[in-house]
Amino acid sequence: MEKEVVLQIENLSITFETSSGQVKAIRGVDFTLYKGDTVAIVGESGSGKSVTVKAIMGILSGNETVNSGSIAFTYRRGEEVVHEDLLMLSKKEMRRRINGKRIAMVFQDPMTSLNPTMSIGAQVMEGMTYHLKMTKGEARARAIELLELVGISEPEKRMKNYPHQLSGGMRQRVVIAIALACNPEVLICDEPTTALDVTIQAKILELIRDIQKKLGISVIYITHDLGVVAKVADYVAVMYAGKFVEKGTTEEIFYDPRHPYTWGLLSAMPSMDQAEGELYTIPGSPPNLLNPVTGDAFAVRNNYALNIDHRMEPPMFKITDTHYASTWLLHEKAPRVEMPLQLKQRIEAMKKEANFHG
Ligand SMILES: Nc1ncnc2c1ncn2[C@@H]1O[C@H](COP(=O)(O)OP(=O)(O)OP(=O)(O)O)[C@@H](O)[C@H]1O
Repeated sequence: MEKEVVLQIENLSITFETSSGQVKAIRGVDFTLYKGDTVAIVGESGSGKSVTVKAIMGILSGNETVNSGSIAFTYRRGEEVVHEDLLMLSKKEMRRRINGKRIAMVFQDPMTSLNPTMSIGAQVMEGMTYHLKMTKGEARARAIELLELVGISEPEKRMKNYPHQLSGGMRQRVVIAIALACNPEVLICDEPTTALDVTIQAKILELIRDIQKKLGISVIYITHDLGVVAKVADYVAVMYAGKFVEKGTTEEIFYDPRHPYTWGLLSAMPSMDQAEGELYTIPGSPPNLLNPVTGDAFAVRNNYALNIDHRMEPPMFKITDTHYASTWLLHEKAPRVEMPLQLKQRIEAMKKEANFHG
């Protein structure tokens, strides 16, 4: 069966005007999200993950210029199938029709998304009375259901609580309930567990996964933690210096990575069996996007860089129908280069554990 496309970003380029010059934050991004899938966007700090999702939500800061591209969003309005380019909507239209209604977001720190002066019940109900025009009674009944769905016990009692009366994990559950209130097509999670301790993290990840399956919504997950990716994602898109450099199913990215940057990320992933201090870090740091990028932006940090990497930007090479990578190493005339031996061994060990979500 043909999968339905929910979001399709094509050739998106975004620059920011700053006092030090123009920051080329997003440099030609293509990205497809299908109905019911979870895609994780991974990459180091500054790679453009947040700018990409802020562009989808229409919440960029105002000093940006969209130089090219489109963000096509497909959704149902009753029986009708609607296609819209989100970049063509005003901020007001985004707030009224899309943001928080059809595309909802869960941020890193629940305290910044919750209003400390409002009961959690009122906050869960707010979107339903505003966007869905529900009566107070209807919204209340649905809010109780939602709190139950996200694993909050005695939801009727909890409705009256204020955010400070809940633990961090419980607050993030409330934020998820708010995000789900208007039955969004897309849920965007921006590092939703980094502010929480490890055991709570695992529970929240599981919750998001369960809800995604139950409701069949599409999820975009932003993180720099590959351990999280393995637990939640069907697909992974690896971002570097404002571009996607490798995309594939979670299995393809973890078991058969092709871009040296992905090799670096996987090698740098902490694992249980590793003694402290042994952990690999990718040498150098990401380029300053105030300066123009020539060739492959990762070349200067890449031990496997070819001459051409310093001069010409690699295209996306196709490996399978779902797996693509942008590295000259995949060119038919490139020398044969294998991933580092240590990573190979690591992958073999991961395969034995095979601890991907089921
Ligand atoms: N409003 C802005 N004005 C100027 N530059 C910006 C602005 N917002 C983002 N940038 C720049 O755009 C680039 C991409 O930033 P972005 O926040 O998307 O990275 P990220 O991958 O989400 O990182 P992190 O994991 O730290 O959130 C960075 O170089 C950042 O400094």
